[in-house]
Amino acid sequence: MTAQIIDGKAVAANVRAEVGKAVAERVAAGKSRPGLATVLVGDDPASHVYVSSKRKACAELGIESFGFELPADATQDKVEGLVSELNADPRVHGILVQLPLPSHLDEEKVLRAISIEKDVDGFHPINIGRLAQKGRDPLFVPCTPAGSLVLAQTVIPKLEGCNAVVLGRSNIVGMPVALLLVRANATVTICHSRTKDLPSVVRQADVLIAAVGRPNMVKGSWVKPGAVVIDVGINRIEDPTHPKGSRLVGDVDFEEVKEVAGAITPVPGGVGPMTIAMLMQNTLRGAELSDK
Ligand SMILES: NC(=O)C1=CN([C@@H]2O[C@H](COP(=O)(O)OP(=O)(O)OC[C@H]3O[C@@H](n4cnc5c(N)ncnc54)[C@H](OP(=O)(O)O)[C@@H]3O)[C@@H](O)[C@H]2O)C=CC1
Ligand SMILES: Nc1nc(=O)c2c([nH]1)NC[C@@H]1CN(c3ccc(C(=O)N[C@@H](CCC(=O)O)C(=O)O)cc3)C=[N+]21
Repeated sequence: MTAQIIDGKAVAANVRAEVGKAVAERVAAGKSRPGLATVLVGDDPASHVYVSSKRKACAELGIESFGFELPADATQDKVEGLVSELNADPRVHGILVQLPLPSHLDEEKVLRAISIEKDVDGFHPINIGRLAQKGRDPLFVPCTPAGSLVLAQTVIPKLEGCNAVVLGRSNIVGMPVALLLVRANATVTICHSRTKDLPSVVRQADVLIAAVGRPNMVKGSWVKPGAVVIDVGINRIEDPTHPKGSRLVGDVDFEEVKEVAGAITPVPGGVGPMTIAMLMQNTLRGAELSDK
């Protein structure tokens, strides 16, 4: 039997519709219109595409967006100066600094400069620290990890007690998604480039989250029959049969794994659209935090 395909686009559209409704209601009630500031340093074409789709989503939901572009050689002071101005700007309820930053910049210092009340990416060390602590709650949860859990929970609403395996331990996906799974009372294994016998570890998973950045790495034979597979990977590969000469694939070999898994997210149309929807939700939350 082939797997249920989890429609990330549809789930994301529902989340966006709810956010749009809440935005309209708060504006009608005389409260501030939510605003998102995006900061893009340098001219990476993929980053441009992501930032413009985030700003387009804002426009559709009545969220104001403010785009800032700095040259690739912008200094640390320049970037932190812009962040300070945005911290002080009452029209801005969320600040997103697109990652990765050019290598001469200190990423941690930039993220630390963002006011935690406007940290809609959830990457400020205080928000991440709270995510990692029992009995503490971050003000914002990182978007891709949050969206990945929402998609898994469309199939398994209660993750409690299930064996979850996370492939990858990055600051922006692997580690925070593992922390969220622990908070949902799953039993979590985190794998990385030093993990021994990856296929046999992955085979234990009732829920598998793949975030390695390796096209089609997870094979059908690695997956437990019936498992829920969330593919975070976004990899562009050459494909001469495709009109553009290339196409997007995930970290999971979709054709093989869909014959084994119980449910699977596609790429595109899976976690990507959810990332943007969760960012919209976090921006609304940023506006709500500013009400008091
Ligand atoms: N859908 C979305 O919204 C988003 C998608 N992405 C995508 O998700 C993927 C992961 O992104 P990101 O976390 O930033 O990537 P990183 O490169 O920062 O991290 C990759 C992780 O995978 C591990 N890894 C790499 N190769 C292997 C291997 N052969 N075997 C086992 N583990 C391995 C690395 O291990 P180690 O730590 O040992 O080096 C590392 O922990 C990418 O495809 C990216 O494009 C990212 C963000 C958002
Ligand atoms: N501070 C910061 N926050 C981020 O959230 C962040 C970041 N930096 N740096 C880069 C990654 C990547 N990321 C994606 C968002 C949407 C899609 C997305 O919408 N993907 C579509 C396809 C898009 C296409 O066709 O190119 C899909 O999967 O269906 C993908 C990837 C956010 N990231």
